[in-house]
Amino acid sequence: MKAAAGVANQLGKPWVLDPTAVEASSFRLKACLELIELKPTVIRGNGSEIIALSMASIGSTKGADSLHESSDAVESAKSLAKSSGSIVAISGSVDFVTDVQRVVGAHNGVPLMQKITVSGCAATALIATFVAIDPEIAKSTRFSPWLALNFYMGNSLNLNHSTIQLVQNFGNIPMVAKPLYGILSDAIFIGGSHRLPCISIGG
Ligand SMILES: Nc1ncnc2c1ncn2[C@@H]1O[C@H](COP(=O)(O)OP(=O)(O)O)[C@@H](O)[C@H]1O
Ligand SMILES: Cc1ncsc1CCOP(=O)(O)O
Repeated sequence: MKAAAGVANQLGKPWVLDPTAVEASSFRLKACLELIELKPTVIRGNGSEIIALSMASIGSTKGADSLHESSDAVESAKSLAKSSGSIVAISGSVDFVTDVQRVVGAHNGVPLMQKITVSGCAATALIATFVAIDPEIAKSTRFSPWLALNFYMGNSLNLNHSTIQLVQNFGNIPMVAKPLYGILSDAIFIGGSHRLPCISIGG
């Protein structure tokens, strides 16, 4: 793991640390602390894992599952983000992500997920996929229009997940259908022009 992290660093590639059950033994804790020295781009753990890493101490354990609510680990996550320089994500009933200055929470999990082994690992793999495409993504606001709208629709308008998905898909239609307008407006001029209507309709 250390060799892989070292090569990733040499090549300037982002990598993600998943400290599975780090609170369960001093062997695991030592290994994870040594990996943190190698500057992971993101650390993703459940509440108990983030608290143990932040305090650099082992504690009571439920194996790979958490004994803590993710909200109990927010301060620990901020302090870990500060000491490590990594973005820290805590999974749980609310998924939190912090870079010290900001804390963002997502309320889109379902309780059944905590009973499925490796749903946390799957979250880590997805994070790795995103940072591999754009290492700045954890810090950037590139996806923020839909992200913010999704939180608004879920938390303030109380829309359920499938309705949010429908709104998002319909909202994307003008953009997705742009090539169609392009072909149509190349063939049919509106008001004597073809690019202008295409840009106005396709946005
Ligand atoms: N109590 C919960 N309520 C709703 N969603 C949850 C809950 N616990 C976990 N989840 C979901 O499951 C995902 C995996 O988190 P978690 O179970 O904390 O990981 P781990 O397997 O590392 O303990 C979270 O990102 C979240 O979406
Ligand atoms: C790697 C691995 N192998 C068996 S359980 C486990 C960890 C499960 O982790 P999580 O439930 O945190 O995703």
